[in-house]
Amino acid sequence: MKDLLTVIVPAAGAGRRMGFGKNKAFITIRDIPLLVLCMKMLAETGMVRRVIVVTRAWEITETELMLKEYRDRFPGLSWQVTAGGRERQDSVANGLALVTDESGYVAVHDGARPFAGTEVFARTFARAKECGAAIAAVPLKDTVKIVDARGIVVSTPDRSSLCAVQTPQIFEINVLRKGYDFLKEHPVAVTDDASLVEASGHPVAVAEGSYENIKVTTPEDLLLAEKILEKQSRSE
Ligand SMILES: Nc1ccn([C@@H]2O[C@H](COP(=O)(O)OP(=O)(O)OP(=O)(O)O)[C@@H](O)[C@H]2O)c(=O)n1
Ligand SMILES: C[C@](O)(CO)[C@H](O)COP(=O)(O)O
Repeated sequence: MKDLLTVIVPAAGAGRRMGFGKNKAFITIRDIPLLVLCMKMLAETGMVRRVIVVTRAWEITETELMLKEYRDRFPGLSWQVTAGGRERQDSVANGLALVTDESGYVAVHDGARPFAGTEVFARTFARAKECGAAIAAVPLKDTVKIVDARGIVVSTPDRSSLCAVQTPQIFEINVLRKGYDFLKEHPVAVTDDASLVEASGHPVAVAEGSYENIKVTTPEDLLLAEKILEKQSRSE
């Protein structure tokens, strides 16, 4: 059991940048809801024992009904649905509160990243077993600038030491708990879970992610998501 992951899937966002006025978990790509595609991908890794899906409190019933309706797409996966919070970090904290001690390792994986795939999970899990904490990431394709409030470039960081971070982010359970305990003592806004683990003083290893592991965020991502789904379905 220690070799299987408990996965917290934050899926309690508002989808503001998508602009459809609804949670992206319910947006469909080729008629399949995004959250269902994510569950299917998790089941296919063969590395997952349990999924804690975090959704908006008023969408718990709708989420449960949707997962029941599509459960044939992710056979063998057990899941539970719980309520999220105001920010992503609050949603993950709520999911983490349900993780039991026998879990060993916990992955946090965005509900909006349905294409991560088995290889990315395997690489990240392997690094987490070595270091206690690991994240998937890819090299940046663009140059990055630090820009001030007036829209003037302040500096250009060396791109060779930067990477674009994805999920999964996988942690030994007590390492992630320590990160979230740190948050209780030092309230701060973060954009990923590893930031809290870093702040608590634990090293975080980086594993090779994938450019297909997009976070479906803005409408243009839907076109790309369709293409990636088509490609991944062809190679099944
Ligand atoms: N309070 C929140 C905010 C976000 N998320 C989840 O965190 C993931 C990454 O967030 P993002 O892509 O930013 O989703 P949204 O918050 O829905 O998007 P936006 O910021 O455009 O509203 C998503 O699966 C989202 O549902 C969450 O569980 N709880
Ligand atoms: C966790 C994450 O997906 C890593 O890239 C990202 O930081 C989430 O950011 P969002 O603004 O909540 O989508």
